[in-house]
Amino acid sequence: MAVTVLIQLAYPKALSYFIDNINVRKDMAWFSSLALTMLAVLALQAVAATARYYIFESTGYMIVTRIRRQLYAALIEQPIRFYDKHHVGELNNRLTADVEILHDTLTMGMAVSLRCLCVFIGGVVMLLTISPVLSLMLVIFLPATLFIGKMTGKVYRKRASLMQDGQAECGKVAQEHFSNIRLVHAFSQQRTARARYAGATEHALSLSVSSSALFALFRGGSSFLVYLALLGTLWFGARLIGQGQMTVGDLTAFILYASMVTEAAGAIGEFWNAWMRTIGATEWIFKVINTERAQEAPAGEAGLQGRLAFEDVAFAYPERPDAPALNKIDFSIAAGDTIALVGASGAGKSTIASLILGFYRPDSGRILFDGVDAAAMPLAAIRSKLAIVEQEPSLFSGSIFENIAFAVAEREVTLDEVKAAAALAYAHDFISAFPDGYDTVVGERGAQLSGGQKQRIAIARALLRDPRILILDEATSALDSASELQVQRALDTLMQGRTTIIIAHRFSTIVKADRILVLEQGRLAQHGTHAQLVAQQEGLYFHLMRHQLARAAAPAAA
Ligand SMILES: Nc1ncnc2c1ncn2[C@@H]1O[C@H](COP(=O)(O)OP(=O)(O)OP(=O)(O)O)[C@@H](O)[C@H]1O
Repeated sequence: MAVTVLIQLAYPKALSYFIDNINVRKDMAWFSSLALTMLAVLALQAVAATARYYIFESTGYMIVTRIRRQLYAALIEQPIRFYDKHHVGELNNRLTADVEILHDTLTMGMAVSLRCLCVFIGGVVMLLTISPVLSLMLVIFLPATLFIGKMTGKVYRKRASLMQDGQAECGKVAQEHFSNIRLVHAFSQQRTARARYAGATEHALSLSVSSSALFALFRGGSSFLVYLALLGTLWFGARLIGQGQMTVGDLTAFILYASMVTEAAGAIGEFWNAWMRTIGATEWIFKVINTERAQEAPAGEAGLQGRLAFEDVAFAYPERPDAPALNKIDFSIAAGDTIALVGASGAGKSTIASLILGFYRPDSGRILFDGVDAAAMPLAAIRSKLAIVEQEPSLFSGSIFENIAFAVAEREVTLDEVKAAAALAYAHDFISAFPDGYDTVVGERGAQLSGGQKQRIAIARALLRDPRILILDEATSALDSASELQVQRALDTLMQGRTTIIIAHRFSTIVKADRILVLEQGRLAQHGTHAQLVAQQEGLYFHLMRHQLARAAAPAAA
């Protein structure tokens, strides 16, 4: 940078020397050698500029990648309640677009403004050396340009934050429709999707347009000041030449330095604005990165036996603090027992599972593992002994091996271990039948597998984890009977010797449970074995079972 700045500053002076000697020296060879020297110097400047761009650009990319990684690491560690508030599309947009803004400012903006600062200082020194009197002309205009830059910068900062929020909203709308694309098409909702996206982009656009107006005003205002300063210099300089206090070469050099200095001042002001815009746009990023996260003790060996108890647990979701999802829930399960959670939709079954998994903490009451309050245990230690098989198993777009090995985060898993788990989950045969075996790529969310296959892979994953406590969210959609049988056999293997909490929907599962908890609007309405509960003919369980049996009989009767 020093090389390019020095050459840039020397150029007007050389030109002045050149002009003032046109009439003195008539020697063409002298002019040619001077022109050649200047050419060599310009070539050197080009090389130095290339090196400068490369250094700034690549450093900018490195810094941005580091910030992006830090943001991702902070996001992935956020508690589940954070994800109740922030949409995936929004977060994706923050990770890409918001971080990218930093790159532009850090690279070109920083490089240009640093160079401009050096040119500005050097230029002012040169101006003072050529003509202190004429330099006074500029003193009036320069602070005005810098002042405009500072004032608009403040407004930019606020606007930039709003603009990024607007962009994040667009990302959220797009992602929502892309991830539900089948539903959008099935319900012919493309027009609504277009309208929603247009609405979001319209809002973002109006914010950007009003910022552009501000930017244009700043550019227009500062360029007017620059030309005014040059005009004044020319007028005053002409008078000085007339009075013999200045040569034509000096005035030429002065004007070149003056435009260099005013241009540099404008660029510094512009950079200031860009910097303010970047701070505004990235405020959210650094807030998330700097959020204090609970320091978890390493998982260690929890050595849980599998006893679990809820003591007077009450809980409301942070987004709905006035609507308790669970109220005074009290139960205990012996190690190795199976309990079924039943109740109408919205009764609180999944919420109990979420609390066991530590996604949320109870508002009051305690959850005990082997008699120890969960609040006093490291979450990672508890989770290392838990596994969940979801209703709609979540698979990643990688291979079957990766999806099963996902169960173990602490160490490398061998293919033999994965195969053993798959065999126990009755999944080995169908996996081996694929041409790529365990390397078969399953597609986004396992789209290239059948429902029963996905479930058996999820069961193999849980088996590999070897949990003491298992949470099963029973699938409501029925598989064909052959698939159903295989999944059921795999589940029976998985449940053997483990404490199991099943969010149960099927009669056959419910009756087999050691104990049944019947939930009603977040309260524990009844609990006991199937036999005990059906005996209470006024109870909710009897009513639910009657409905279930009637539903099961309906297709047969039809
Ligand atoms: N993330 C959330 N934020 C706010 N409220 C929620 C959230 N998840 C669930 N709820 C509310 O909490 C209550 C209990 O929901 P929960 O999902 O536990 O019911 P459920 O018994 O599992 O229902 P289903 O059988 O339909 O899955 C419901 O009123 C639901 O609307």
